[in-house]
Amino acid sequence: MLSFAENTFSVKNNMKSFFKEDPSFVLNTNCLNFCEHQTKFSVRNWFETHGKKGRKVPRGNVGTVFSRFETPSNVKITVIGGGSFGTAMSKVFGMKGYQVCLLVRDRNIVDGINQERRNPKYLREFTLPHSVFVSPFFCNCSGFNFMYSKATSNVESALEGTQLVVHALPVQVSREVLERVAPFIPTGVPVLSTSKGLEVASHKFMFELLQETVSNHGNRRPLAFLSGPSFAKEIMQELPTAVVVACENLEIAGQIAAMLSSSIFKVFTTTDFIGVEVAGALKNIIAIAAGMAEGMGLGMNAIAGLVTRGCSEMRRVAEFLGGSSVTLSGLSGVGDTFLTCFGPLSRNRTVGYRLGKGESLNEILTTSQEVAEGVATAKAVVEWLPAVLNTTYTRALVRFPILLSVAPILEGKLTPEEGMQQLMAMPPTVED
Ligand SMILES: NC(=O)C1=CN([C@@H]2O[C@H](COP(=O)(O)OP(=O)(O)OC[C@H]3O[C@@H](n4cnc5c(N)ncnc54)[C@H](O)[C@@H]3O)[C@@H](O)[C@H]2O)C=CC1
Ligand SMILES: O=C(CO)COP(=O)(O)O
Repeated sequence: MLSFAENTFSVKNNMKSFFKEDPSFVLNTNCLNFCEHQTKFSVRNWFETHGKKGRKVPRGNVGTVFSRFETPSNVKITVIGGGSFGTAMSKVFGMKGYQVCLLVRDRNIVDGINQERRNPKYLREFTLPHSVFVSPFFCNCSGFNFMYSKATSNVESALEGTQLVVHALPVQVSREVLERVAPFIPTGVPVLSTSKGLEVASHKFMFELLQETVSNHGNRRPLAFLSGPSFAKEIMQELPTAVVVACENLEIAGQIAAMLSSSIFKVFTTTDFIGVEVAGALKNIIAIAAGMAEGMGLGMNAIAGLVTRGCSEMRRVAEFLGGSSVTLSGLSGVGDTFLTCFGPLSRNRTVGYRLGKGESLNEILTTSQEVAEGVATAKAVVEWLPAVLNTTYTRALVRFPILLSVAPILEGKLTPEEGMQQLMAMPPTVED
């Protein structure tokens, strides 16, 4: 099976005479050239290349290379992560008819999906389309185990010929796994991340982490980021969902959007991956705070005020890093924040709610099997934000009281009540 770039290249050559004058054909060339043109991006050097005031969104064609030249059943997609969201993403692509290879570490999940078309551990009440499989025919992943990988060849075959890699693992385990799989991802194949948070050890966002693992040095590839209000369970229920895909190259974002889009899954695009990534990570902290306020019975006035001010803090961080306020008012910003702060399915909100009811973090974590990314991200943010602002925690707290108050509560240094009192005691300021 050919890689994304090879496929595009061969299709391009075959169709050359037919599409010479077709403007959308430019997209193929853009794809091929993307890796060469992709700049090295990181929060640290962002100001040098783009300045502090955000960035222009180039207006380009939104491409449909896959749907135009390929039938979905000929396109292989590899989804890394057999938790709730990996399962949901497999369903979205599988329903479109793509060949989806789900890479998971748990043997029971492999067997469950192969035998019953269900993930026995996550969202087990839902079946997966037949095009989602772990099969010796297409990819022999069944012996694959991330932790005790005896058979690297299974990773190799799972990624062989893949044309899109979707990453759906908790942020804190992502580096280890991505480093492991990176050598097997075909050249030029895009990686789409769905994970939301900051890595505690490095204080880095997923776009930096991906760049360091799967798109480093002479091995550049398009990196894209999916975010927005999208509970895995509601996707599995086939309820209407709208998300955004961010990629520095808008054409590639458009191609991925076209691959995902269906009558129940609406996908918008943007080049502002910084805004999308910052919002996706920070809204989880705000959701913990909102859940806490609810658990404490503080009333809707308090919760609405908290969420609104949380959005303002989130937007200021994003703008500081070069993201756009437009993104922050979009699906990945307020959209996902509303869902996570008010939606009963949110794991982050639930952690906050239980804290607000008086449980300890330890009790909460030992009794939940799914990841609440805000817990780790809150910790990373109290270390990272004052440092990046070149100030002390106490000074930064005045500007970002919500984002910086959650970690001390999670660590038991403040009670939820003391955290709330601290917020209310902040000096009055201009709203924005
Ligand atoms: N569940 C949801 O509704 C949504 C989740 N996300 C994001 O997707 C990411 C993944 O979340 P979920 O799938 O919900 O988490 P989850 O808790 O449902 O599943 C996590 C999966 O990661 C696997 N895993 C953990 N450590 C691993 C390791 N070292 N090696 C290999 N696999 C490992 C677990 O076995 C499990 O299958 C998170 O960043 C989350 O914020 C994004 C949108 C919605
Ligand atoms: O990000 C999400 C929905 O968009 C999921 O939020 P939780 O991780 O809080 O459940």
